[in-house]
Amino acid sequence: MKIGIGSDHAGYELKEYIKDYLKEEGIEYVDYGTNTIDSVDYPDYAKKVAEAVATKEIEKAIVICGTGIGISIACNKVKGIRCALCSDTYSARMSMEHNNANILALGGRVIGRDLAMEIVSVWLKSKFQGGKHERRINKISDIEG
Ligand SMILES: O=C(CO)[C@H](O)[C@H](O)[C@H](O)COP(=O)(O)O
Repeated sequence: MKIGIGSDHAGYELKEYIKDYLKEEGIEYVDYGTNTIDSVDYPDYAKKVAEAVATKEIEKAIVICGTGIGISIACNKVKGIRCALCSDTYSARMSMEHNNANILALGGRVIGRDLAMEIVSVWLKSKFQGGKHERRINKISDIEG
C-alpha cells in the first residue's frame, strides 16, 4: 500500500508526526508538502494530493490543515475523491467501511497527536464493506457527473 500525505503550515507538525508512524509501520508514503511552518494556502496541497489519488498514483491519502475543514472541502472538489474529515475513531472506521473514503482529513489544531494516531491507525486498517454501500457511493459519483 502506498499512501500520500500533505498539509498546510497548520498541519505541518502533525504531518511529520504521522510520517514517523508510517515509517515505523513500514507503510510506503509520498509527502506532497508543505515542508515548513511558513504560511501557505491549503488548496494547493489539497489539489496535489487529491489529483494523485484520483489518477491512482497513490491508493489513499491523509491531509491536514488547522481544522481539516478547508483541506477536505478542497479535496472533495476533485472528481473521484471521497475525503472524510474525522475527529474520532468511530467516524474514521465508518468513513472506510461505509463511504470507502480515499482521503482522511485531520485538524492539526483540533485533535492531539495520540488521538490523531489512533484515527490514522483505525482508518488504515478498516475495509470497505461494499453491498448497499457500493450502491450509495455510486450515487455520489452520479452527482459528480
Ligand atoms: O482552512 C482552514 C480552516 O478551515 C484551515 O484550518 C487552515 O489551516 C487555516 O485557515 C489556516 O489559518 P492561518 O491563520 O493562515 O494559519
